[in-house]
Amino acid sequence: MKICIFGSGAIGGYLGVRLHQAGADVSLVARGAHLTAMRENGVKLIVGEEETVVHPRCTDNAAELGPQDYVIIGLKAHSVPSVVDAIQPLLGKDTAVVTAVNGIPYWYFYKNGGEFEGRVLDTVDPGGIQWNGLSPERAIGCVVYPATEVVEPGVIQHIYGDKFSLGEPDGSQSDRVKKLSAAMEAGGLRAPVLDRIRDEIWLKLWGNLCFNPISALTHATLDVICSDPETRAVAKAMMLEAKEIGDRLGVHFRVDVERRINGAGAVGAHKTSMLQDLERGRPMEIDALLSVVQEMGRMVGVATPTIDVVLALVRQRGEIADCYTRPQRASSEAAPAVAAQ
Ligand SMILES: NC(=O)C1=CN([C@@H]2O[C@H](COP(=O)(O)OP(=O)(O)OC[C@H]3O[C@@H](n4cnc5c(N)ncnc54)[C@H](OP(=O)(O)O)[C@@H]3O)[C@@H](O)[C@H]2O)C=CC1
Ligand SMILES: CC(C)(CO)C(=O)C(=O)O
Repeated sequence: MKICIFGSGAIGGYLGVRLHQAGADVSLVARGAHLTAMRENGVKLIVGEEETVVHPRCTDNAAELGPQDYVIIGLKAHSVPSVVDAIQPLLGKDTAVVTAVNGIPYWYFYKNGGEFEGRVLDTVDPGGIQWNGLSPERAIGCVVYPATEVVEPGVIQHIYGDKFSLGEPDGSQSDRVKKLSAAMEAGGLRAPVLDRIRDEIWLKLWGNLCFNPISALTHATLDVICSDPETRAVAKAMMLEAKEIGDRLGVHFRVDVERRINGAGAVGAHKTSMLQDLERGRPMEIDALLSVVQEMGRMVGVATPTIDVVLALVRQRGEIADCYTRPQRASSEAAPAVAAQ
């Protein structure tokens, strides 16, 4: 089984080590000092006291790898459009593209049915670059639960979790998704194949939507955001707006808001990825986690006053820190009327 992980940082590198250990023919696409270190010394994964070093193929040139059975995208959401051309040599007739990326993926409205079938989301896929270049037919959804970090070039520290939920956009138990799940499980991961992957995407997004920007604005860790009654109330208001949007799109939320917030608080004194990105001067994943929910709210006619306020603030925070560039708004589209809602 040939698997290329395009974007082999914290999550992609962790997946790469586990799939390599399972015997898959794994290639990692990376860049910079991290690539150099992985090429020279292998990829080191630290899990608790245990250190593993493996030596998969590592490159910054996907063209030298040829068509794959699976391309797993392990990039931050905002980086994906810029690599669509570079991914092309990896795509054969039957290559599946697995989106191991937080937030709403480009293929969301493929085989979802309903009035928005085939809709491209401007905030995550401006101009339909991913929809057209990767194509929704190839897509397998993936919800990433573990937390990992590149602690030095070539070295990935596992923090918690081992589950990567998988699912076809049409909910089928296809051979390709079952084979990928089996390979991941052979590597010691949990990889359930779900028939309603969008429900799981929303459950993860529910937390990222509010905790990530609140943490970027306040610099608080998850335990603090969830236990302070005022920030907890902001998070809850955002989540209830998102739930109404999800409900209208046919999403089933299997836990209630309080339980979801308590679950995040129990993670403890953890900095969200958006806060970590801000502190390190790296691009922030604002559009795939927040802007897209605002966009979907407008599609289904649900007002998002709290999301609008937090999005406006975190966008400005990101811009001032040089960690965010907002998507171009069509000149015909009015600015969000936050105060009027
Ligand atoms: N890390 C975590 O604990 C979790 C992450 N996620 C999600 O998983 C996704 C991946 O996150 P994460 O692994 O943390 O991100 P990382 O930044 O650690 O990994 C992405 C990697 O892709 C590399 N990259 C970017 N552009 C290119 C390119 N054009 N060519 C080659 N390599 C490239 C980056 O290099 P460079 O550093 O030079 O930009 C980086 O090494 C995100 O959506 C994130 O939200 C979800 C749950 C937990
Ligand atoms: C920590 C957590 C769970 C916050 O929602 C996360 O997924 C992130 O930091 O991106």
